[in-house]
Amino acid sequence: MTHFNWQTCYQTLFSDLENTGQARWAERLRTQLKLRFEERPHGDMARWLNAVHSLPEVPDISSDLTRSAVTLSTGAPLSADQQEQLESSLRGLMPWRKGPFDFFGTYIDTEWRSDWKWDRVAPYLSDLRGRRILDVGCGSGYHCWRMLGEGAGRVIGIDPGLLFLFQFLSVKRYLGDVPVDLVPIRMEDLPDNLQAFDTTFSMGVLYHRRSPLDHLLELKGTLRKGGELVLETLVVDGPQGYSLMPEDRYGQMRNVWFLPSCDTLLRWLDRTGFENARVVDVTETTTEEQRSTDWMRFNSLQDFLDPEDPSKTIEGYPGPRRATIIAEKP
Ligand SMILES: Nc1ncnc2c1ncn2[C@@H]1O[C@H](C[S@+](CC[C@H]([NH3+])C(=O)[O-])CC(=O)[O-])[C@@H](O)[C@H]1O
Repeated sequence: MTHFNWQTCYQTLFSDLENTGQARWAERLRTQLKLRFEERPHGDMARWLNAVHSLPEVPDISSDLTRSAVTLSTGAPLSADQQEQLESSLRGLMPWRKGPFDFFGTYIDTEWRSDWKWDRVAPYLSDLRGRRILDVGCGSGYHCWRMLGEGAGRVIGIDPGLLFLFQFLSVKRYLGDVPVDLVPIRMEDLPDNLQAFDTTFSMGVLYHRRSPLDHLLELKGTLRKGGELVLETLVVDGPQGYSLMPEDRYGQMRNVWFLPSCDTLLRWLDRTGFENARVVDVTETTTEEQRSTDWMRFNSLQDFLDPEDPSKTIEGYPGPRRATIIAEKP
């Protein structure tokens, strides 16, 4: 298998953790990553690595992380050969779900318009400049790049999906040693009570957790006193106390456990010790926001809704609606 030097990949992160009083976390991460990359490597890892390694060298790179597509540009236009190589490497990392991205003019139209979510959330965030940020369930890291674009001091994204890591590295490879890392671990793999972050994001994760209150407590443990939680999750209509637990799948997704009403979610946040929790946005997910594209050719939301009544999922539950809540750790 093509060798992946994870120690080099995470060198800056490890020193950053060691220099900020998190040496024990760095040690634990080393053990987890060794297991992930060396002892139990994913069957497709060699292919994905090959794709990242075959991305063309490009001189004179600049980036714009404030636009809807995370954009890489070059002062020296790519030759036809380079363009072909770029496209073929990026296609090797399909399916692309979270984006969009623009690699030197090659536009990756991802399954999700993740920029729409960012536009809904961003106006309500405390100024991100200089902040240490954790993005739990970060996918390809699209939002991590947008956070850097807003001036974040340090961003750590975590997501167990390994393909997402290689999509992330295909961007980072061109940006050099920027203070953004994606670590392929789950929330449950973080040490308890890190108290290391100014802002923690959990977007699209809560409904995947069998124990949502424990997820909220884990998120609180990642924050310093006064730190900000940004929580985005699927919600349903209903009074305080109500939540929907699907019988099996929800919109064809496995592992969906609790879809609370907004009032229930506020109560959960209150009971888990957050303060000043407020719903800043509620939006239906449409088939414009989540759809199959040339870069994600599998089924998408349209196929997961009831063809007779698209306000319902194929299983007959209320269609996807997402709320964003912001709260502080006292
Ligand atoms: N236990 C876990 N710990 C960490 N990550 C997890 C866990 N379980 C699942 N995930 C990860 O959470 C992400 C949820 S997607 C939201 C992406 C982005 N945040 C977005 O808001 O666009 C939403 C969706 O597509 O359902 C996936 O990438 C999982 O691998």
